[in-house]
Formats: sequence, C-alpha cells, structure tokens
Amino acid sequence: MQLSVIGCGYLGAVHAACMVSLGHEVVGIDVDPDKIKALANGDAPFFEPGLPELLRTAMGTGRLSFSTDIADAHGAQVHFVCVGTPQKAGSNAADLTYVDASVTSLIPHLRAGDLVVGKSTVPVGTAARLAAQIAAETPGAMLAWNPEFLREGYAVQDTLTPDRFVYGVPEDGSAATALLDTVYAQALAAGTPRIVTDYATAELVKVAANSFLATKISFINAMAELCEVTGADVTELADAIGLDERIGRRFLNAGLGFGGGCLPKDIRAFMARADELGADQAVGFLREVDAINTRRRVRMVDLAREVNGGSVEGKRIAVLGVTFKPNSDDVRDSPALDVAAQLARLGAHVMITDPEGIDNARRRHPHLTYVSTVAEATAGADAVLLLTEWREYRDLDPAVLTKFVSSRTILDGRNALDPAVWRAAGWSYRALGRQ
Ligand SMILES: NC(=O)c1ccc[n+]([C@@H]2O[C@H](COP(=O)([O-])OP(=O)(O)OC[C@H]3O[C@@H](n4cnc5c(N)ncnc54)[C@H](O)[C@@H]3O)[C@@H](O)[C@H]2O)c1
Ligand SMILES: O=c1ccn([C@@H]2O[C@H](COP(=O)(O)OP(=O)(O)O[C@H]3O[C@H](CO)[C@@H](O)[C@H](O)[C@H]3O)[C@@H](O)[C@H]2O)c(=O)[nH]1
Repeated sequence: MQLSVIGCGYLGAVHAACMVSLGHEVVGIDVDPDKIKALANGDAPFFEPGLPELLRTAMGTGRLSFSTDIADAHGAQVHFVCVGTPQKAGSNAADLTYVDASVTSLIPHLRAGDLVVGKSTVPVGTAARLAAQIAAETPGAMLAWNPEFLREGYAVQDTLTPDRFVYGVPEDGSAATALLDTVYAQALAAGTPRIVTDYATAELVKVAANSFLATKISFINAMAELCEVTGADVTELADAIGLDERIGRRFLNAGLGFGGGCLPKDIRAFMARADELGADQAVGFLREVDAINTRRRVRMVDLAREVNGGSVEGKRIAVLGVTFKPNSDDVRDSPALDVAAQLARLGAHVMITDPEGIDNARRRHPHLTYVSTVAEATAGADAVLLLTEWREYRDLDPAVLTKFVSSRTILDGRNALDPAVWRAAGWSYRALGRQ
C-alpha cells in the first residue's frame, strides 16, 4: 500500500520505517528541513535502538522517501498524522496547533476514498471535529483515530508487535477498518488483538492508559515517601505487592518519577479536557499523581543538600544520566535534567554526563556543564547522583569510582544499584524510599 506519515519525530520516523519493513511504500513528511535531510540520507535524527538499521534497510528498498512538501502525500491511500501535541505554554491543555495545521495542509491533496489516520495523542473530541472538517472539504475521504502506545527505547518492537491495535472509526467505519487491517495485516495475522470502536473511546483509551501508568508510578512513589519516614524499604515493598498478579511488578519502580514527552503532558491535558467537559472531578486524582511526581524531584535536591551538610553551594556534584529514561536521548520533562538544573541554581558545580542525551540537554540548558565520561563527571565530586539508570551506570564498580571522587557519597535516584555492594566498598549510599 502507498502510505504517508506526516510528522517524523520519535513516533513518525519509527512508524514510517516500520511500515516499509511490512512491505508498504511510504513518504515521510515533516516541516523540519534538517530532520528530513537526515532521514533522506538514511540517518536517524534521534537515538532509538534498532532505528538506524531499520532506516538503512528501508531506504535500500527504494520504498521510503522523505519530503518537506505535503503535496508529496498525494497518491497515498492512508495518511498517518504523527505530529506533536505538546503542553500549551501557560496551561495544562494540549496544543493542537500542529495537528490542525497538518490536517489542514493535507486536505487539498486528499482523494475520495483516502483514509487519514490520527496517531498523535489528542484530547477527546478532536477526531470528531477533524472528521467534520475533512468531510466538508473532501467528500469521500475518511478519518480514523489509531492511537500509538510505543515506548521510547523499544519503539521498533512496539510498533511491529504492539500489545493491541485500537481503531476509532465513524459509524459507517467498515471501509476505514478494512484499510487499517490491510496496513497491519502482518501483526493481525500473528494474533495481535484489535479493538474497533468510536472516536471518543479510542481517544480516551490512549489517555486512560497513560494516566493508569502515571498513577502506578506515583502510587509507588507515595509509598516511598512513607518508607522514608518509617525506615521501610520501597523496593522490597514493590517486590512483595508486585507478586500479587492483580497488581504486577511492572511500572512499580520507585525513584525520581516519570518524565518524557508523554506521561506528564498527557495527564495534564486530560485534566484540562475533563475540566472543559465539566467532568473535572472524575480525574481530579491526577492532580495528586502529578504533585507526588514533582515532589520526588524536590526530595532528590533536598537529599543532595542533606549529604553535603545542608547546602550544595560550591559543592561538586556529578550527575550520571540526564535523559528521562535509559535507551533514549529524549530530555523532554526529564526528572534528571530538572534536578541537575535545580542544583546548579543552588550554586553547585554540576558535572553532567549521559551516553546519548547531552546534545538535547545542552539545547535546553546551555549554561550547565556537560562532560563525556563518568571519570570527568565524578572527578573531585562531593556527591555522585545516579539520575537515569543506563546499563553502564548500573554496572559501575564502586572501587573504580573511588579513585575519582573526593567523597564516597552516592545518591541513587532510580533504586538501580545494590546498596550492599556500595556500602561494602566504603560508600555512603542513599536512595529514595529506602534507608
Ligand atoms: N514519543 C513517543 O514515544 C510517543 C508514543 C506514543 C504517542 N506519542 C504521541 O505522538 C505525537 C508525536 O510525538 P513525538 O514524540 O513523535 O513528537 P516529536 O516532537 O518528536 O515529533 C513531531 C514532529 O512533527 C513535526 N511537525 C509539526 N508540525 C508539522 C506539520 N504541520 N506537518 C508536518 N510535520 C509537522 C515536527 O517537526 C516534529 O518532527 C504526540 O501526540 C505524542 O503524544 C508519542
Ligand atoms: O516503574 C517505573 C516505570 C517508569 N518510570 C518512569 O516513567 C517515565 C516514562 O517511562 P515509559 O512509560 O517507559 O516511557 P515512554 O516512552 O514515555 O512511554 C509512555 O508514553 C508513551 C507516549 O504516550 C506511550 O506510548 C507508552 O505506552 C508509555 O509507556 C520515565 O521517566 C521512567 O523513568 C518510573 O519512574 N518507574
């Protein structure tokens, strides 16, 4: 099938390359000329495991092209909308500027029978509004909402073998469903469940899933707060409750909390939309989920002060990890970057290192100091903060770090290290939610 993918960021670039690997012919469109130039050269414009190889193979087939001109989407039968829906400045609501602009620019190039497929995460009600616009301007063209559930760091496998497909389709949605079934034929044949529903349900499935995940993380972080005042251990607590299959151990890792370009802005946009719908009470608990999450960052800064005798002013603090999670270069709403910036504001000499995130972090916080190695970051450090649990930081040998630091103090913001190993090597080990 001929497909277009509009918006080639973390979601769209992976989607485009994966669709080619399924046998389709794809044109990727983006308004960012640098991104399109890199992609057209077969280079991934961001770090995502497996994407460079997939892109190179896809380019080699001759079935993947990229363009900044939306007119090049003409001729595709299915058009995936993958543009950003960030948080609006000064508000909790989602900024729909990019979704609206991309659909408006696409409409003149649609033909009757074409299917526009929204993949971006949007407030409930968006699909119905866009469907009406498309129907008015290109009779016979259709819209479906097919939210995306991929995780950064696992984007390729999540796209090719998702847990489920959700299709939000109009009342007479059989043609739209049939087209999406053709696009995803391979995964469907392998048994991936698909739920065909209305627009509103599909939109809500996406934000409900992210709200649930955020709530699970904030729940365990609230327990961490209790552990801190009682001397209990949140990792053992999580292991114990997680053995109950109804609860499950996944997404119960206490620490610095959730960040990234999705969970924080999605729960806020959900609250804002519920407010507009007069249903703010229904998701009022998300305010608490957000507040618990933010408190973890404050707690980490406080802990850094505490181990430095009450103030970090003039202290050398090594920060290991700056992305919002490992295996990604994404620093959007990164708890690690936030903590590093707060410590710098308090007068600490913060030395940040990260395997993939430095360029993005520097763009957001150019005044902070970035170095390429753990040795440079920890040289003369009064405290070492592990803030993103990259494999290489989990595997650090305390005996090796001892040679660089000025004080053997480690704060484990992700409960990723074995306290016994670090203490046995003479380190003072502190973490969130455990002694
Ligand atoms: N990142 C993820 O892991 C992920 C997972 C699931 C869902 N989502 C959702 O997918 C959407 C995209 O997220 P992302 O992380 O890929 O964002 P992103 O910022 O990485 O990418 C968005 C891209 O859209 C482009 N764009 C903006 N306006 C455009 C237009 N008018 N025409 C063409 N391109 C345009 C931008 O230049 C950018 O490259 C969001 O709604 C997000 O919530 C993201
Ligand atoms: O037990 C846990 C699990 C995660 N996190 C943090 O939560 C954040 C989000 O992690 P994750 O959900 O793995 O990353 P994303 O790539 O942002 O993926 C989420 O957001 C995407 C965009 O909507 C969805 O598609 C995915 O299903 C959803 O998991 C990160 O900061 C993690 O460090 C924790 O603190 N504890």
